[in-house]
Amino acid sequence: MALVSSTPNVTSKINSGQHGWDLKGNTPASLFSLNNVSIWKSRRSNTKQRCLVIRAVSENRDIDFTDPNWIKQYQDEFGERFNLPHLRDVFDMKPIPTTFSLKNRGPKLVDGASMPEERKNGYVNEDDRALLKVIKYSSPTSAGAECIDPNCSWIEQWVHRAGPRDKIYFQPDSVKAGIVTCGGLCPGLNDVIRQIVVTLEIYGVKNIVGIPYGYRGFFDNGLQEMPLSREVVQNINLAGGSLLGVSRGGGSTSDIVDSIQARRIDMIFILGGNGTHAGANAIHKECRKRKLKVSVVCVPKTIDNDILLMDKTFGFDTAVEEAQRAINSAYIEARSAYHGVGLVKLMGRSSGFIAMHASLSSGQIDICLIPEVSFSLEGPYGVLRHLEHLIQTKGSAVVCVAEGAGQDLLQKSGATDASGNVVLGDIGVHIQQQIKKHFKGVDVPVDVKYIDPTYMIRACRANASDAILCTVLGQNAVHGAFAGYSGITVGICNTHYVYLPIPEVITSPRFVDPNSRMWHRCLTSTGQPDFL
Ligand SMILES: Nc1ncnc2c1ncn2[C@@H]1O[C@H](COP(=O)(O)OP(=O)(O)OP(=O)(O)O)[C@@H](O)[C@H]1O
Ligand SMILES: O=P(O)(O)OC[C@H]1O[C@](O)(CO)[C@@H](O)[C@@H]1O
Ligand SMILES: [Mg+2]
Repeated sequence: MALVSSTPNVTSKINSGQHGWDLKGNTPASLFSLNNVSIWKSRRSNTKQRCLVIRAVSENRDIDFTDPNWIKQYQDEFGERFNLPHLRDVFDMKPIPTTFSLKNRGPKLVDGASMPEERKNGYVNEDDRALLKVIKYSSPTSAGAECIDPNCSWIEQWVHRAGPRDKIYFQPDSVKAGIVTCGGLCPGLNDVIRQIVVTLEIYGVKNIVGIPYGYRGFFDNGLQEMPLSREVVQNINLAGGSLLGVSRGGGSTSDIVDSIQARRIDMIFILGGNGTHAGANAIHKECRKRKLKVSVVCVPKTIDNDILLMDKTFGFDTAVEEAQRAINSAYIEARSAYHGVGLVKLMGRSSGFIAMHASLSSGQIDICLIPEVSFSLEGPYGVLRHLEHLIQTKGSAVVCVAEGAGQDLLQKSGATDASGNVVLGDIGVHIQQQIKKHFKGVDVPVDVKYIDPTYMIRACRANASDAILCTVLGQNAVHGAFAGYSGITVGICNTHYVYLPIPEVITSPRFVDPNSRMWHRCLTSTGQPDFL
């Protein structure tokens, strides 16, 4: 009995570089292709709709849930998908004992000396795994349920545990390691750079360089690589931004790999979001094609928190914290004005995590609008009518809108940025204008204060919790490279640190699930109705 056999196939646009994920489909359901796995998932449903998520194992083969072995087969295929690409797959390589000492407070080991016995425990075994999902849903109607079969059977999905291995695949003193930061800024970039450098040095790497201004640094001959050491990076975490600089757009994979080859780089650490990861995977594949022993390891960087499977990405916490200042100001302005409306627009191109968490955190928001949940401004159930009600009953209101929300209400310019990301219309300005127009129309005075903190929430140093996350991710990136993996990224899943194959985390951006407990909690906090 096949369950999801008739679902049509729509190919994800992640690899096109256009980033044009179809958030605006009029139907409540959309389908992505996830390698050999199809996910049918409702993302545009409002809170009244139940959103059922069903997974089928193959585009070409449906799961026969009457087969007593289907769970085993599913798990085997899952294991295959999450298997980490390794240099061993293409090269005949023998590992050597690690040079990464777990207790290196004493004097450094002299060349040729073997590691004392007491320093050999505490490494992560190659076969260690962490569970990707930890909730057993009893029904597809449970909040946030992700079910594989109609009974929502419990199926263990294991991913690789991150950390230092006791065997390594590179001789540290002959390694040249490169670090590059791509895409937009994010709090914590310098913390990650610092940890990568420090950890590489502990392994014994002496040749570490920074590639300036993202992928551009590989092909723009006017840009020089930057030598890095513990001394150079010692205090860089005290400031925001990226020591190396960032950029969007440009460059062919072939040119970038030419540059990696010419520079004799053995390990490249690539910090960036979805687009950067797509580029890194292409670099990894090109290195394999050319038989280059290069380890390509990513660290996901996005304040938007829109990378699949991860609890959170570094910089997100800090961005949410910074957003509190804007929300608090909007609240104070709104409360102090006669019929005041505070309006805050926060980043979040495709996903509303920053707006949702900032709203939850502040407790001052009456209306939170995110890209994943459609809304009308006009009409009896529209945002404007609800604002009227808030002004009448409370005397003021505060609205938080994610930049990617309500794009269907705006004219599309068709423009894209250097990386191919769609340039969004300004929903904040639009809502501000519509509020003024609406209240003028009903002859009610209103005082709208619009705050757009944009870059202020990301151009700052990481807060304490992000700094810790950056530290662990940076260290794990280095452990992953020395362990011989390539084409991987690091992350945190269910509070455990893991390695994941790049394609599995970039099939689409991660979205706020309108049927998740978190979105429902946000609605409980704001008290807003459905705006449809
Ligand atoms: N599909 C792709 N294949 C190869 N390279 C890509 C692809 N998409 C983007 N890139 C490259 O990756 C770099 C960063 O991409 P982008 O500007 O989209 O930022 P990002 O990594 O998604 O981070 P952010 O979260 O800030 O948007 C750019 O230099 C871009 O050219
Ligand atoms: O103006 P820039 O540097 O292109 O960055 C803006 C984008 O960066 C992001 O924060 C992603 O990092 C988006 O939310 C936002 O649209
Ligand atoms: Mg992007």
